[in-house]
Formats: sequence, C-alpha cells, structure tokens
Amino acid sequence: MKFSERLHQKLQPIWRQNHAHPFVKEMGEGTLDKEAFRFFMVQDYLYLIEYSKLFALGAVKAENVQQMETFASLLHSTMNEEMALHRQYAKKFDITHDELENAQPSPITLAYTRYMLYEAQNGTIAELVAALLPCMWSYWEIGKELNEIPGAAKHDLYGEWIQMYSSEEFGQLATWCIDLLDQAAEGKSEPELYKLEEIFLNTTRYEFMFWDMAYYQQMWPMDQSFDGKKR
Ligand SMILES: Cc1ncc(C[n+]2csc(CCO)c2C)c(N)n1
Repeated sequence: MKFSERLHQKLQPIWRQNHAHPFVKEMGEGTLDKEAFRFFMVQDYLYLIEYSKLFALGAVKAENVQQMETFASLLHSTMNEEMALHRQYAKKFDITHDELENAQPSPITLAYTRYMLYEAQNGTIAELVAALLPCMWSYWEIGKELNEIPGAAKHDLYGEWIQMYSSEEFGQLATWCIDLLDQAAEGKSEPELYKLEEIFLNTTRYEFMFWDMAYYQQMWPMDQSFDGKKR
C-alpha cells in the first residue's frame, strides 16, 4: 500500500469531520452566513501568503530540477490564481484593499501557518510535503464532493469557490504532491514514517480548526470585553 493511502485510510475519521463541518456543509447548501465566509476569506488570504512560502522552501529543498519547477509553478498558481479568487471575493463582499492588507491573523491562522513553516524550514523535503499536503488534498476532495450537489457550483456566492477547488487543473497539483510524498517516503524507516504521519495528522487537525475558526469568527477571546462568562 502506498504511504499516502495508509495516511488517508488511517485519518478517515478526522478527514470525514472536515467534510461534515457546518461551514463546508452550508457552503454546499448555499446557506452559509455571509459574515462567516467574509471572515474566512480575509483569514485565508493571510493563510495563503504564509502557505506560499512552503512552496518557495520546497524549491530550495527540491532534489532535482523537475521538482524545483513544479514547486515554482505551485508558488505561482497560489499567488496568482488562488489569491486572485480571494481578491475577486473581496470585491464581492466589500472588503477593501486596506482591510485585506492590514488584516491581523486569528490565533488559529497564526498557529497553523507557523506550525507548517516550522516543519518546512527545519525538516526534510518529505516533512515539508507532509505538512502542506492535507491543505491541498482535503480542499480537492471537498471541492469535488460539493460539486456533486445540484446547483452548488452555480451558487451566486459560493459557486466560484467550488468550481476552483473541484477543477481538474487543481486536482493535478494535488496529485503531484501526493506522488511526491510517496516517492519521498520510499525506503524510510518506521520511526521516520511515524514522524511524517504525525505532521500530516496535525495539519489535518488544523484544517478542521480553520473551518471552525471561520464559522464562529474567532479572534483572540481577550480582545472582546470580558463578560465574566465561562468560555
Ligand atoms: C486553510 C486552507 N486550507 C487549504 C486551502 C487550499 N489551498 C491553499 S494553497 C493550495 C495550493 C494550490 O494553490 C490550496 C489547495 C486554503 N486555501 N486554505
């Protein structure tokens, strides 16, 4: 069994929770609160700035020119296509250029991006790919699942999101990263594979927390006036 299949199978219970999150479900049904999506878009814009750096680090750690080229094109497509979608959504949701550029990361955005960057900077190429893969792979699966809901991809607000992440082009990028992880895992010892599994598990968990953060629009709790209620 390929290493990626082992991960995918083992983490199914958490993986399914991502698909079942109300943010994802309501996006598919077209009922998601606009404010939650707006919050998500701003945080995701910040997320993508940091995430793009993983591709740049991938190009640095690449083991051959072909890998280097693919990381460079992933960096290009994230900054120019995926972030273009965010800028387009920003217009739709009246998010000004200033708001986007001056936005502050929520605790989860900060924790998730810094965790990935730590692993990418300090780890092997296999560890870097293990950190970035749940992001690409889970969005592709979620995109495809939502695209099967009749009318979802045509929805006035959430349709473009579904179209982008379910696209064939996007699937090819995710597949390339899955194959790279499998190649990098070949011949590794069990303790080394366990380390990769742990990183993959953590970023899968962070994916869930990112949906949750957006759904409940969570910033630092102490920034709101303290009301004495138990949280
Ligand atoms: C929290 C969060 N997780 C995953 C993605 C999806 N994503 C981010 S970069 C990239 C690679 C191709 O551009 C993909 C698929 C996201 N946007 N936000």
